[in-house]
Amino acid sequence: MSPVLNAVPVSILTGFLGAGKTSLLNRLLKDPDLTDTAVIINEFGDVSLDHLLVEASSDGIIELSDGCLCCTVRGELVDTLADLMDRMQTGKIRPLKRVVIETTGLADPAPVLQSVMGNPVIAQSYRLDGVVTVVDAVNGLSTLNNHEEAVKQVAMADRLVISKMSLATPDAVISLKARLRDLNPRAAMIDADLPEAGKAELFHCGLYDPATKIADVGRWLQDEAAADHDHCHDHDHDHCGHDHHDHGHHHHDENRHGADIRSFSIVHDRPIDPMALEMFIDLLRSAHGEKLLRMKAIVSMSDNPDRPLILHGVQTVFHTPQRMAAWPDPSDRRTRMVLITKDLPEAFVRDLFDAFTGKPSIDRPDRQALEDNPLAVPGLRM
Ligand SMILES: Nc1nc2c(ncn2[C@@H]2O[C@H](COP(=O)(O)OP(=O)(O)OP(=O)(O)O)[C@@H](O)[C@H]2O)c(=O)[nH]1
Repeated sequence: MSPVLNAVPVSILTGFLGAGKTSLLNRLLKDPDLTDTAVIINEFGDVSLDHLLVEASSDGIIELSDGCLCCTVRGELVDTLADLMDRMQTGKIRPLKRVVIETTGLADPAPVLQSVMGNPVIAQSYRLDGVVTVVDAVNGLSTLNNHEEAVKQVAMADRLVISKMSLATPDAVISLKARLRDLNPRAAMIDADLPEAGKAELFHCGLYDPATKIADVGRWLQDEAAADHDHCHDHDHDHCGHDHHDHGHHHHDENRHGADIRSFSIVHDRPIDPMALEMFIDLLRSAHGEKLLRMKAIVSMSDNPDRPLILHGVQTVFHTPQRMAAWPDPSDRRTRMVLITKDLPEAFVRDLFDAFTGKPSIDRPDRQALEDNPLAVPGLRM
């Protein structure tokens, strides 16, 4: 039998920052047809929260180190796939029915696809069974206008899952769908609220075929293949891409994303007063929402330190915070906040946070002064 027929199907789940990838994955992983699925996740940030938020038994979740799947940790992805295959073949793990790779929201999917389809070792054991892209109905259009990665995520998709429809106006949804159709005339569009979006069939796309996409897709993939090939020659690796231990550690160690895009985290030891958190978020959102591409946090709250709060911000949209029943890892009850910003200095955000959480500083306005700021809008109730 041809190796491709035996190959383990790989699904790529992508979508811009905060579009709803993890939410969708959590629903999908409840489908019994997705047992024996390995999920590979990674985050663009030095403090990782996603592994706490994916609701699956931890043995099926493989977390790649800090970085972005399309650049800095692409080699690690290839090594992980090779290692999984090795463990299946030596009977250390049960045979996998599928591997799902959830990309970072900033990921350009072309190099990720190239890692699966273009690496001879990986392509022997795995077959790319589709790209599912989540698009946020509220921010989707402006994101497509501002971020080339989002355009590629949509154009390369086999399925487009549109999330947050209930938060968007009908006109916004119509405009978004028209833009999606231009970028990808053949991908099925599925409303994330519908039950079928959470069923294993979403991933049954068939062998990935760039010929069914707009012409740019083939070109992007060829560019990636050429870059890999050039790199092999530059470094005179006889077997570049043919050796389990050699492949992947290519030119992708630089970060592809602009220097204006920064990721940083805030870690805080003491429980936070709900009012202080609310003011901090309101001020950040109202004054700098467009620059705040993503915020994700687990927060220790002074009103109930045993039940942390989960916060999700996506540009100017802050989703209703959720209280967890308990700390996912009781040995670490610190507040951890991950932010991805564009043109927003880290020092500014840190100072603002410190001001609201009571850390003294002589060259910074205190909380009272900030609370009086007319830009602060009332809104979130923690
Ligand atoms: N109302 C609504 N909220 C959604 C939907 N999908 C996701 N969300 C919310 O959007 C926020 C971000 O969702 P995630 O699933 O973490 O998004 P993500 O794409 O995994 O985020 P990153 O991995 O950081 O890029 C969370 O607060 C979700 O509850 C949806 O279809 N409707």
